[in-house]
Amino acid sequence: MAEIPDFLSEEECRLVVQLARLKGLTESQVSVPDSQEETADLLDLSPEEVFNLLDLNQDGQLQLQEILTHSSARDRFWLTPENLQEIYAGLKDDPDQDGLLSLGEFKRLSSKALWRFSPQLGGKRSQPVRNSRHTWLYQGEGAHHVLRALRKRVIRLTQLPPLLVELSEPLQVVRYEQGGHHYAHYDSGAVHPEAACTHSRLAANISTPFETSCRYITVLFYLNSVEEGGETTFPVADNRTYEEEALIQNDVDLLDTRKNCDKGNLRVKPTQGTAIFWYNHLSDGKGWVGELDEYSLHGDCILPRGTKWVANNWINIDPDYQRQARYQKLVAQRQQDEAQSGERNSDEHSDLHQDL
Ligand SMILES: O=C(O)CCC(=O)C(=O)O
Ligand SMILES: [Fe+2]
Repeated sequence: MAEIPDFLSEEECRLVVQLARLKGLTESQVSVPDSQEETADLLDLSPEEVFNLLDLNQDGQLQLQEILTHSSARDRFWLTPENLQEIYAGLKDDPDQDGLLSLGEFKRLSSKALWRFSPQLGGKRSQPVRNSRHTWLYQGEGAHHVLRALRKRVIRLTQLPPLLVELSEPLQVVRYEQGGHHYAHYDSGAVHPEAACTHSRLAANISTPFETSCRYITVLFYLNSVEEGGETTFPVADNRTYEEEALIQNDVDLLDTRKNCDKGNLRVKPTQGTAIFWYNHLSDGKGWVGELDEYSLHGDCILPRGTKWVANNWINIDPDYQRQARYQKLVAQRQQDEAQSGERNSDEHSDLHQDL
């Protein structure tokens, strides 16, 4: 993780906040609708119970179809896409190669993997995992000059090919009010051949069962200074070894940024204009994006009072090189088509103009 003071001027910070306000912010938390409360109550589940829920035909085995059925949005509240990917991966590497997961196999898999990305699973579902509001600001051609300048600065900072940055997500501006927080999480998803990246899905095989955001780099801007709390926390930064089990021990849940921020390894205090950036993935050793870096786990500590404004620039890269290349080709093609039809339209307009 690197910290860069004065990446933005005071003026620029104010302007980004103003633009976000003008656009309007929406609730970030995907809340559980009342009708889902029953599902929420089921969340203190043992691996056996989860297994039973997944085992739709109740034959005591999990098969591929049952897992894929659960990749639908309906079940997102209690099984995250990452949970499903883990189970799916387990099924694919099935030790006895019968293409089925027995309860025993599932338990070995779920003892460490299943709960990993889901701090809300073991806890009280009524407490939101994230409490903030956000909006998106377009940074492409024709955007406000400050937003364009920011994008250009990010290109210089990351030293990535400009096109990769230009094709990435818009700027996400986030506002936390008193009590705001964001549980520890990964900005990107686990690399898995069956998972398409949201940004390059166009170029993926349609039958890919999972979708995940592929965010190689996070650049986080602090748009105001915060006196107390609201730090960005990296609970396992610099650990010599990474143990998922160590994240929750003796009732201390390091993922819970409302309670245990002081126990994390690294905290960054928000200072207006500062940018921090980090890689969410390791290198694959061949010059491309590799596995998710588990040390990139981070969150936002609870804000006891006041307001905190941040903005996220995520650089999207598909760990599947070919898919990223196909995606870029598709976008280029589309832009070319648009430019051509634009030319045609403007010809029509000029004819029309003459006629008039
Ligand atoms: O607000 C922060 O400090 C961290 C925000 C964050 O991690 C996110 O929005 O993904
Ligand atoms: Fe994040």
